[in-house]
Amino acid sequence: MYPRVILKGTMIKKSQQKKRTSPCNYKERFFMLDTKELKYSERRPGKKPMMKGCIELSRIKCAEIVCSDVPIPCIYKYPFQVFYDNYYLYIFAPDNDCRQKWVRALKEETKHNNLVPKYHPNFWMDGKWRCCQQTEKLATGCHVYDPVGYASKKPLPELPAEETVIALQDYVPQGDDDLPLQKDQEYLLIKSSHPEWWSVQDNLGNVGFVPRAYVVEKLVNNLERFEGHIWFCSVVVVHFLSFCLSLQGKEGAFMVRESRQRGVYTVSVFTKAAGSNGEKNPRVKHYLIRQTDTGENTFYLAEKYLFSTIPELILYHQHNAAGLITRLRHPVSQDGNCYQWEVEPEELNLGQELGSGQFGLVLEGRWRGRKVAVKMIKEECMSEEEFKEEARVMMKLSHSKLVQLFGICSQHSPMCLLFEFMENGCLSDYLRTRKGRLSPDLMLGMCLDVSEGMAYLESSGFIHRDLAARNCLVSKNNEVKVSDFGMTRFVLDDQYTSSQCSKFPVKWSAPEVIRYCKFSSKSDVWSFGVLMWEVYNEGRLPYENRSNTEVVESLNSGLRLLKPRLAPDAVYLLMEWCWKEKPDDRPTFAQLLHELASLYSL
Ligand SMILES: Nc1ncnc2c1ncn2[C@@H]1O[C@H](COP(=O)(O)OP(=O)(O)OP(=O)(O)O)[C@@H](O)[C@H]1O
Ligand SMILES: [Zn+2]
Repeated sequence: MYPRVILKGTMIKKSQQKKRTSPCNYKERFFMLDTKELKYSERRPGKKPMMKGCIELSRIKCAEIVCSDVPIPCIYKYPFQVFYDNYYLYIFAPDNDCRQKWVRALKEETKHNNLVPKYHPNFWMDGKWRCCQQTEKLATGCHVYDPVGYASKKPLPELPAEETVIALQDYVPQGDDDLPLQKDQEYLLIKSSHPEWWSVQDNLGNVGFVPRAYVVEKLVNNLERFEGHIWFCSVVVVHFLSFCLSLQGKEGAFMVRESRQRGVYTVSVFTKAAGSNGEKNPRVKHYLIRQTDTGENTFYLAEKYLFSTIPELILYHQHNAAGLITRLRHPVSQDGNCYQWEVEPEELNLGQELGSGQFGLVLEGRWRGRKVAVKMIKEECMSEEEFKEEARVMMKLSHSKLVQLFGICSQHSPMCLLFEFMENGCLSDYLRTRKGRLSPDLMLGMCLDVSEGMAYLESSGFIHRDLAARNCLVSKNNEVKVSDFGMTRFVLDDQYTSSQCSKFPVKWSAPEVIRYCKFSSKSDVWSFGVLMWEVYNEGRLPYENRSNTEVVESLNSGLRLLKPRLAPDAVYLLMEWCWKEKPDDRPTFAQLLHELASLYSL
């Protein structure tokens, strides 16, 4: 019986290095697969094709795509491998579909052969397997070979290499060419040449600009390779770290991270050195730690100063720029350094007044291309040293339903705190000015937003201590976010801090807070009940005409705020649950979030 032709087409074949020293080359060949053999020939214009090779299918032990991170040195970028006898044949297809077609057909025709249980997914190159570093060409593979599973099911390397970034937080477009970001979503990085604005693509194909500080390159989930070195970051903290590296503002602040590809490391360093246009240009530069193919000392950065280990390389560059924009001056550690986000005063432009609170004036400002709210801390209003200490913790808190603290500027007086700008001001005013125009759905949505932010604080073990509608802010797209968390601890005014005094928020406080200042997430839950009451009363003050003393008395006798006219029964039940005398009888924010979400979807 004659063999039946299954596939044919032009692809590129890599020469099989018979000797280690012979240079490899890539040649265009016409391939043909039939039911008996895989053949390839050279096609020359005007001449008869010349047969260059023929592999009987019965000799094939594995056919699979090659996943590689090295640049492909020929015009066809989609490699696959055919392992037969003791030879590895590398073939490069012009596109992924073509590659899939060939691999699938080869697997189908060889599935009853004596196949390898394991194969090498990467190239054999320069005397070793790039996947497992084994130096024996015929060493057993490092990946299970699946002779029936189609390679298309495996994650495919996209070529040319595509960078994926992850959103650190939501971003609402500020202009027409911006792209909205959703926290934790992945985006394709299109352009990263601008220090502040990167161009990314969402999964629907929309492309737009986003602030560089809002995204971070996606990294593989790996162990801390250089554990013990403060400059090395695991993926768990890297989102946050990359964010603060760009905010830290210290010349030469740096960290080392493992990239998406395992074993590939990047040094990120902050600099203010003049850019190519001669202007001072604060930015983060990323350098790949490269490796030579041979020799003992293999790691290098910008120029070829070679080291046998990455720690040695870092140590060297801590003292020598040697091709880098600056030497690596300040390691950004996971728990210290980087949380002191000092903002340079000259980077901050102040604008109009937004309002004032217990710590002083709040102004609109611009910082690094974004609008911010700047709290100017009145002297003697805040225990600044304690606050700076705590700012470390507060900066770590990052959630789309929390008003983000970006940094502090403490070098001059008054000290300034930079917060995410919230276009629609504080929630209590927002409710009051929209009286009669808020639908029950909107109100429930507000409670849901706050419960989300609070569930995050609760899970982080952080107590707000002053949750109320006046301490929530509303974004441009009407999202409610929790603000001022934990701040009351730094207030120096006794009138605020003692529950006996006029400014203490008694009407939002749980009985155990009023009696013995016992704050907990459960006392926050009590306050949240009052906040829900405020929302459903469109910003009315609770116990409007009663003094603090009267409120305490009525609470003690078991009385509670009445059901707001606009509140559904189910919502008022939740409020009453929040106002249980015993903290343990109250729900958690996680429960409240769940309950509110189930009402929302009804
Ligand atoms: N991030 C922000 N974005 C926009 N406006 C803000 C922001 N933070 C505060 N404001 C405005 O400034 C006002 C004062 O804010 P601040 O948080 O200092 O005081 P407060 O919370 O209203 O009162 P208190 O500090 O006494 O609790 C707010 O009512 C709001 O209008
Ligand atoms: Zn391998």
